[in-house]
Amino acid sequence: MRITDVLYNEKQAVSFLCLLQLFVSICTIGAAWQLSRVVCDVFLQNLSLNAAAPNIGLLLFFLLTRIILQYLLNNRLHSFASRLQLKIRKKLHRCLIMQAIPSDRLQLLAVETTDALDKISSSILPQLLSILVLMPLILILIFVTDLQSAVIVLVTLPIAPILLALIGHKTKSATLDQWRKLARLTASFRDMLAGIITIKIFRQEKTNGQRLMKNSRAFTDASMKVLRIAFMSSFALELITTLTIAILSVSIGLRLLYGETDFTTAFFLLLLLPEFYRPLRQGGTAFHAAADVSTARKALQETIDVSDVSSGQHTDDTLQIPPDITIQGLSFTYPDAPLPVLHNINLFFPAQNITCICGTSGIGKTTLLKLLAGLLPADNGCILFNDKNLAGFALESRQKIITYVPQMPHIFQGTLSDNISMFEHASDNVTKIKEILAYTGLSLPYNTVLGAGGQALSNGQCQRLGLARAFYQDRPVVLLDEPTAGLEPAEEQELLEKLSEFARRKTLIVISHRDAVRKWADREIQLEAVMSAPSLEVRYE
Ligand SMILES: Nc1ncnc2c1ncn2[C@@H]1O[C@H](COP(=O)(O)OP(=O)(O)OP(=O)(O)O)[C@@H](O)[C@H]1O
Repeated sequence: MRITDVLYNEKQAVSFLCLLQLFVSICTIGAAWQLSRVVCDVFLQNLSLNAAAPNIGLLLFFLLTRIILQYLLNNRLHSFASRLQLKIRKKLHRCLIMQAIPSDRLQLLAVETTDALDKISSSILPQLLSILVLMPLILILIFVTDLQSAVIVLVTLPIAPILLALIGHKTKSATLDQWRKLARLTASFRDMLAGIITIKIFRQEKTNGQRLMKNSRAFTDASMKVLRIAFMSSFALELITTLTIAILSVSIGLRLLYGETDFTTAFFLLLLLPEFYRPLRQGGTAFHAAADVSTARKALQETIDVSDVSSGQHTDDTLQIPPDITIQGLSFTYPDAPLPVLHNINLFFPAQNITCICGTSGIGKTTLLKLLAGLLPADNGCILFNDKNLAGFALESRQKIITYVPQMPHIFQGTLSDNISMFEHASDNVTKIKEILAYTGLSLPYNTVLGAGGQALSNGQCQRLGLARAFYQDRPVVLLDEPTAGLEPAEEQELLEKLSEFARRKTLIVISHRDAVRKWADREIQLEAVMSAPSLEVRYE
C-alpha cells in the first residue's frame, strides 16, 4: 500500500481529479490573462467600462467557473480520502474480529494512524495535481510569451527538489521516531488505566505518574523535532521561491521599462508566477505529510498483512446439524514468536459429544480453541467440519455454526437481556431470556443494566453470562474456555447437570482443569500427550 499503489488502485478517480485540475488551471490562466487585459484597457488605454465590459464579463466567467470547479475538486478529494479510510478501517475491523491486533496498538491504528492517511487528499494529492497539471501549463505559457523568464525559471526550478531530497532523510527518521513515541505513550496510558486498582493497592501512583510524564515528554520532544525540521524546510522553500519571483519580477519590470515587452504580457506573467511557484512553496508541507503517510502506511501494512485472515465464500446449511471435527497436521505460530505454539496437531472431536481439553498452563489450549473458532489462521494443516475445510467458510457462515465463549466474556453497556442476545430484539426474546437465566442460574432481572455505569458482575456471573449467550445462540459447535472456573464446586455440579442435555446435542469442546468438568465430559484430551504422540491412533484416544 504505497502512495503510488493507492493512486493506481483508484486510477479512475485520480483521472477525474486530473481532468478537474486541468479545467481549474485553464480557468486560473484565463482569469490572469483577462485581468491583465482589463487593467490595460481601463487604466492604460482609458477605455470606457462599456467597451471593457466583454473582457470584464469573461474575467468574471473564469473566476466563477474556477470557484465552482475548485469546490468540486475539493469535494472529490474529500470523498477520495473518506473512501480510503473506510477501506482501511474495514480491514482493521476484520482483523479485530479475528483477534489478530494487539489491543495496545488498536486505538492508535484505528484513529491516529488511519487519520494520517487523510493527508493524501488534503495535502499530497492537491500539490501533486498542481505539479503535474498546473505547473507544466504555466511553464509552456512562459516559454511562449517570454523566453528570458523561462530560462530563469528553468535554472531555479531544480533547487527545490534538491533541497527536499536533502532534508528527506532527516524527516523520515524524525517522523518514525515521533510515531514510535506516540505508540509508547498511548500504550503506557492505556496500561495505567487498566491497572489503576493494582497501582493503588501497591501505592505505585508516583512511579507510574513519572513513567507517564517521561513518555509524554519524549513524545513532545520528538514532535518538536519534527516541527523544527518542517519549519526549517518550509522557510527555506519560501525563501528560494520568493527570491526567484523577485528576480523574475525585476527582470520583467526592467524590460517593460525599456519597452522590450508590452504591459499585458508583463502583468500576465507577474500574476502567474506566484501560482507557478505555489506548489513548490507548499511542497514542504506536502513532503512532511508524505513522510507521515509513509510511516502510517507501514504500521498499517504490518498489522493488516500479518493478520489478514482470509475467509472463504463457502456456505453450508447442512452444518446446522452438529458436525464431526477433524484436525489434521495443524500448526500455529503467533506473529513475532520464535517457536510455534502448536505443531503438527492431529485430533478428532465426534459430533454430539463433549470433549474436555486439559493441559498445563501456556501449553496452547486457548490458542487451539481460537483456531477451532476460526479466529486465528492456521500456518499449516486444516480443520474439517465433517469433510468441509473451516478455512473455506465465509465469516457469516462460521458465525452461524460456532459459538465461542472465552474465559472472561466481555460485558457491553446495555441490559442483561441485550448482553445475552447481543442486542438482537426478537419478539419472543423476554420469555426465551428468562428461561435461559433460570437455566444458567443467573439470578438477576433480565433488564438489569450492565457495563459502564451499570451493575458489576462477579467472575462466576460473567461466566454464567457467557454460557447464557451460548444457550441463546444455540449453534451446533460450542467451544467453552474454562466455563466454571469462577464457581463453587456445588454450583459447578448443578450447572453442569443443567448443561448436559444442551451439551449432548452439540459438538462441544471445553477447556478445563476442574475434575468435575473432566468427569462430566465424554472424552478427555491431554494436550501434552497430543504434542508428543508419534501416531494418529494415540492422539485420537
Ligand atoms: N496474542 C499472543 N501473542 C503471542 N503469544 C501468545 C498470544 N497469546 C498467547 N500466546 C502464547 O502462546 C502460548 C499458549 O497460550 P494459550 O493462551 O493458548 O495457553 P493456555 O494453554 O490456554 O494457557 P492457560 O491454561 O494458562 O489459559 C503461551 O506461551 C502464550 O504466552
